[in-house]
Amino acid sequence: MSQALPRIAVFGAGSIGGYLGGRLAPVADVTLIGRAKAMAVVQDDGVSVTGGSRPPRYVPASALRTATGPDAVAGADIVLITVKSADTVTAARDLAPHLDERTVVCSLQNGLHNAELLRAELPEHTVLAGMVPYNVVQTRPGHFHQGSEGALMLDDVPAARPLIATLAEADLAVQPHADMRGVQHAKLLMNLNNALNALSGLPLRTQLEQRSFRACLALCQREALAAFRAEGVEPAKLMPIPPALIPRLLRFPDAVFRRVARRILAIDPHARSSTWEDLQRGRVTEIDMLQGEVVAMATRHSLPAPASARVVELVKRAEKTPPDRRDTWTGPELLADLRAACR
Ligand SMILES: NC(=O)C1=CN([C@@H]2O[C@H](COP(=O)(O)OP(=O)(O)OC[C@H]3O[C@@H](n4cnc5c(N)ncnc54)[C@H](OP(=O)(O)O)[C@@H]3O)[C@@H](O)[C@H]2O)C=CC1
Ligand SMILES: CC(C)(CO)C(=O)C(=O)O
Repeated sequence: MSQALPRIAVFGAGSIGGYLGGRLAPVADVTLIGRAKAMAVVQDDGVSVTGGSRPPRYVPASALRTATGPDAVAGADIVLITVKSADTVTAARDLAPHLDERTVVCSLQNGLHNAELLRAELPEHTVLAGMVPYNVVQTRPGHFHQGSEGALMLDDVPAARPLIATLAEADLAVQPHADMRGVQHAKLLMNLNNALNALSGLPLRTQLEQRSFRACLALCQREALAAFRAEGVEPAKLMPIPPALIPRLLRFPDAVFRRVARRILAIDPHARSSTWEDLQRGRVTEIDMLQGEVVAMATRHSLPAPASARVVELVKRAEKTPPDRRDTWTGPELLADLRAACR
């Protein structure tokens, strides 16, 4: 007798949700929950997933369900939360009346507090913290491209095992981790580049190949590392070198950096950060949960974080400017600006 497939609902079928839903569809009963316009495209044309060192996959509309309302999570074994951080609390409140008691909820968002916010809103449920290390861009409606590598990370608890097994069956690299708080802080260090990438207007790889942009990132990371220390949080080691040494690595000359940091530069030449994608689409970004989080943490401990504060200001200004009137920054310009803020 064949076993029933796990029922997985993806709440917020944008870049990450659409990609993971598409990759999971062959091994799970997937429901994508997203905006009406996006779901109409999936109903007509299905989903295509590319990248991530795997063959491209086309998932016909008949191989997954689509929905636009939170009631579609009823009966799900697992709900993946893939809305932007600002939408987490509303999502939890909308989902609460429709979740079965046994349903496991998993945040796959960036930022430090999403799992915590979900736990506060859904006290009856097991909520897992997850982390997506790689980049996904929706290249056109219904087409999701993974532009860099890495393994998903999830809380190392028994309730995570069915999800870990399903992800692994879908050939998605996944690692349980005992310290997801440390992982989230380490991911925040990486995500401090999101805004710099968006301000540069360049693909991630081209931007990170430039020492001046990396020096901007190093400034922000140093402020974050000082704030983490004051907060008593040890960021997890997600790369071969410890997080505290990454700012030093970032400042290496370009030729040396290209040689020693191959893994950081192993990014699809067209990949961009999710903050770039937000600005491009005229949406509010997650900057308050990125550099904004560093400023808040530093302030709590009476530490300075002028570079991070300036990046927040620049991104908020960009949010208010239409894409065709928005200036992009060269690396030397941005570095001079952030250094001036630090004086
Ligand atoms: N993209 C990436 O490369 C990575 C992203 N992440 C993180 O993953 C999370 C998701 O990011 P990403 O996939 O890029 O975001 P997207 O904006 O592409 O996807 C979220 C989708 O959810 C939709 N949505 C929001 N609220 C609802 C609702 N109530 N009902 C139905 N649909 C809803 C949004 O619609 P609308 O826009 O209309 O609100 C949007 O289409 C973020 O925290 C991000 O930082 C992590 C690693 C990499
Ligand atoms: C993968 C990474 C770090 C950069 O694209 C990201 O998390 C994002 O774009 O939000």
